[in-house]
Amino acid sequence: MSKPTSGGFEKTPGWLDWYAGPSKPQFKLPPNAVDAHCHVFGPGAEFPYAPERKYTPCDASKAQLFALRDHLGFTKNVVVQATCHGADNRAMVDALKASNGKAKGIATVKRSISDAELQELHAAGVRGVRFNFVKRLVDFTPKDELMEIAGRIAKLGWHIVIYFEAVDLPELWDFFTGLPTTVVVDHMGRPDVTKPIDGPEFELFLKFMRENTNVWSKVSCPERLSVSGPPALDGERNAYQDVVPFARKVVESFPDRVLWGTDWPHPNLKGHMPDDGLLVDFIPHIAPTKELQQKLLVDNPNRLYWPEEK
Ligand SMILES: O=C(O)c1cc(C(=O)O)oc(=O)c1
Repeated sequence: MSKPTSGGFEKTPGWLDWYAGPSKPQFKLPPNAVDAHCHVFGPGAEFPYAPERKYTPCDASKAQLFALRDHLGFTKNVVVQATCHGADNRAMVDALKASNGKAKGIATVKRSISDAELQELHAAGVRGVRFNFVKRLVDFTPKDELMEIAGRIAKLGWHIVIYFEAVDLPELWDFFTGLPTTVVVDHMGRPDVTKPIDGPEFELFLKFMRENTNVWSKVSCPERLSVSGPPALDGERNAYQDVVPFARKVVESFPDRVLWGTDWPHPNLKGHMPDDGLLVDFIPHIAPTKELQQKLLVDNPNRLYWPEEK
């Protein structure tokens, strides 16, 4: 059954709703595992979608996110501001406040944000900002504005999450390497997995991580990057085989600087919507040892987002 978009909003045509009734993963997540990339959408009636948004999703509430967390076996979430909410962080902050300390957040802010507002976000559990360079998702923000924001949030001990397409890395290289704090790349910088893993495009991404030890990567979103699948549906526990070598290379090369997240509720997927339980079963394919799994799912995200628990 189609999921609602409340508040009088109308879903983007062709929008795929998140998967209802995901399976139980076979892979047992270690204690204190973090889903380090997920979103909430609205609900639109309570937290309206931003006028400048490029898509209108179905609602995906905090309660639904927390239910998924518990079902899959995660302990915590990092809720990343979705572009459909623009720089209005209320839905994300509301989720953090309701989480009992089990969620931290990544915000989107404008240069006009006051220090007091930044402090309020910090108190709610925000620990970073997101800079988005994916043209189908956002309008361009001038780099001097982003650099000014970077300088301000670095003083709070926050980091910067960047989302971009692999082909744009050369043009963005100088800006990224000039950022004054930890930088976390969304979805491995979206490699084209039909290109060779040892070709110039992916090699540039590895060089970016090798030469800049403040750069981390989320090895997430095989469902977005995969071309030949098979999709995580119908009991398939060997999904997205074309993405495995890329993600595994990043995990094995930089075991202390990788994170994993479901990307629930999976905005803008066109072909299929994955079963999130089967998506969790993708993890041991890219982090094949207990030690790598512990770093990816527990040690790294807790070090970055819950350092106070050490
Ligand atoms: O590739 C995407 O469409 C996408 C969109 C968003 C967002 O709209 O915030 O976030 C993601 O992590 C991925």
